Amino acid sequence: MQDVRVKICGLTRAEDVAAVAAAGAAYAGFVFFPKSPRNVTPEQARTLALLAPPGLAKVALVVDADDATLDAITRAVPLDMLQLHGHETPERVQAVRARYGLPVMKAVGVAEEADLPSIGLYAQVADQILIDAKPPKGADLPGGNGLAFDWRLIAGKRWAKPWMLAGGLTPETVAEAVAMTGARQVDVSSGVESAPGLKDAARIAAFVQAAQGARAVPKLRG
Ligand SMILES: O=C(O)c1ccccc1N[C@@H]1O[C@H](COP(=O)(O)O)[C@@H](O)[C@H]1O
Repeated sequence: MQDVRVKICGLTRAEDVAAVAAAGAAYAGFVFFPKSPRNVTPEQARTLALLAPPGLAKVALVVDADDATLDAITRAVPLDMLQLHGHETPERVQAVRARYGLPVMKAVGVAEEADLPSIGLYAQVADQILIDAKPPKGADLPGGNGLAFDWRLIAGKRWAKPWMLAGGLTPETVAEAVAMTGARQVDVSSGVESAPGLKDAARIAAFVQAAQGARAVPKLRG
């Protein structure tokens, strides 16, 4: 069985890219959202993306970004994927895929069973789905809040597209999350930081090691 693939999101410094590459992560995420402590400009992201070794996929995370914003990001930064983390409709997902010719990962927030049909809906139009915790009411950020959801909600579930598990994962919890959900890909931001927006190389290494050592044993639902 293949290793669990890891995305480390919210890199802001050259040493973060080096730590992510050294740890063996598959994806490096850059956040383009001014309210986030991990926000980077297209120019900063370009500098960081150019440091990524071959095989480390560069992902741009945006929140309800318009075409002008996406044009500026995609022009400046060599990218492998776009992550839409706002209220983008299925039609907007399709339009972004067509305009930029990049794979699109759509984030879907989950807090209860009633949120699950959205995953199937977006799986029809996006290349990948990011299953994240729904942000608390009134939160400044639609993600990156270090909040987990009840993993039992998606245990043993299957969707038509590859998906990633996110939301409050840490080096200490990721193995259990993988075992419970059957995730083959995981994404983390807060859980590998020493302070908001400040990535910690030791926690990144520990996270990737714990995720790659984990084995999916999805619980069967009766
Ligand atoms: O990380 C951010 O600042 C962020 C801002 C706006 C939207 C999404 C954001 N992060 C994404 O959320 C998941 C979960 O984060 P966490 O591990 O719970 O902190 C993260 O992996 C990013 O893809």
